[in-house]
Amino acid sequence: MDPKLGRMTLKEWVAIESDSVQPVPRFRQELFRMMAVAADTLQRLGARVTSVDMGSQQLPDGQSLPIPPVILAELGNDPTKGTVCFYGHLDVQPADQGDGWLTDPYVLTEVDGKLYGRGTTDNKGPVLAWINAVSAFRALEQDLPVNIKFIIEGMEEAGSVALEELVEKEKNRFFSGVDYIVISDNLWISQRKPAITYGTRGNSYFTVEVKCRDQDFHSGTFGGILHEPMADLVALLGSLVDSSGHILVPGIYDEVAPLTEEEINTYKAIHLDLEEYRNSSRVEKFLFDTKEEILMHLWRYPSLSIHGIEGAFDEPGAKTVIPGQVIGKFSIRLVPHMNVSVVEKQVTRHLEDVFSKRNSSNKMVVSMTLGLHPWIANINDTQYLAAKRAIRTVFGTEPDMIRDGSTIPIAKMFQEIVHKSVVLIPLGAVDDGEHSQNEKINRWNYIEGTKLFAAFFLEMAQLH
Ligand SMILES: NCCCC(=O)N[C@@H](Cc1c[nH]cn1)C(=O)O
Ligand SMILES: [Zn+2]
Ligand SMILES: [Zn+2]
Repeated sequence: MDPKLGRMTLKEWVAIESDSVQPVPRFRQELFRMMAVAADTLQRLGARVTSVDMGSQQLPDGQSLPIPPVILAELGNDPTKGTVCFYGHLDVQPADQGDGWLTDPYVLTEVDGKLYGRGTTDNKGPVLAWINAVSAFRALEQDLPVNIKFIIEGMEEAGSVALEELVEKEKNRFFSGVDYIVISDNLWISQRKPAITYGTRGNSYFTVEVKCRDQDFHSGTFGGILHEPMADLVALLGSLVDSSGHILVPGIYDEVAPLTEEEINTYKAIHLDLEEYRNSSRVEKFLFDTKEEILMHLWRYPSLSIHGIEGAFDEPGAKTVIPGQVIGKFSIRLVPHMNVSVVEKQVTRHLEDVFSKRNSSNKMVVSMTLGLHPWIANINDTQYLAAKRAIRTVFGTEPDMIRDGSTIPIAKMFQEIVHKSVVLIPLGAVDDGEHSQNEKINRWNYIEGTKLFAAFFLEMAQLH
């Protein structure tokens, strides 16, 4: 660690096991350590840092665990300069070498210019790239071209617990002087071509419980005379989507934004090598054959995914029970202009219809457990122009203007609550494997990304 600037290396950050998904005291301690280390790094850079106490999290089993603090940091307070606020997170997805990692996930390991380790791309690497860009100005003893604020959390992978309340609370304080918000928590669509992201899908997550009784049955003793909960559930889940990926819930496509010629042209302009994409995804065949169809079905059409069944037998072996109650889990990625509560009603009505036709004596309960809105930005906002210019300077190319099929709830929260322009500037390559085994960031992406952020500050100063 550089004692003067307090600059931490990615290796030191990756070594902290800041897993927010597994609710156990050891990982919570690691999360607190992670946030303390980051706060210290920012303080040493000269930032005014507040670590906001976020209270505790109630778990379904009655346990409660402390939530790691959110860092609010400020560098510079010059009213003649624009203020850019960067959001990032320092918690990570679970990682266990036994799950198929080729190296220890918490030991940063370089192989062929690739830096492997949990959190390298999601999201410790990009957060450090921002901090390093700021420290480059410090090292050169140059004034920062813009005022910079950081909001860094430690519970993103667990659903950004309590963050919305904090954003509401800080709306007229921490966020009052902010002009632009930048997030670097997604990936390019290519291995080498940088991108700017201007939209994400939302997500509505459902559970459907089918219950006969609260105990399992012997299938020799009861098989043949029961309405089996699993049979009901499989029929319900099977009624949701057809083999071409078309969602079968009546009305679900009604509010999807109409497709224009201009929009189709934006997909045509994107460089995507479908073969490379398919091979790096290790998929034999996608549902669609053209680049435009693939992009549209990832970004501008809803999709329905079935995730799992709680209560079902899922171990090796030939257990012969009939589960007494099962819970199916599925989600629908939402796109402009779909509405979360309308989708909730449509899905509930559809499942009730299908269930009633089965004349089952079981009880069915449908719940929407998560309702996250889609987000789309105006790509003519100043910071989109600044990001494009910075990409030209550092990479010598035009960026891909992309959307993201997944959900970054904070983007919509910032847009709705803080009413400021939000841009996503990803650093990582398409094959970084966020959330997966062998997550990595390329050394090249990490270093050029740091330069990109420094160039972005300079462009923002010119354009503001
Ligand atoms: N490339 C960005 C990834 C961010 C991410 O994985 N977000 C989650 C958020 C979410 C949605 N529903 C529940 N959590 C995602 O699955 O999209
Ligand atoms: Zn992330
Ligand atoms: Zn993540």
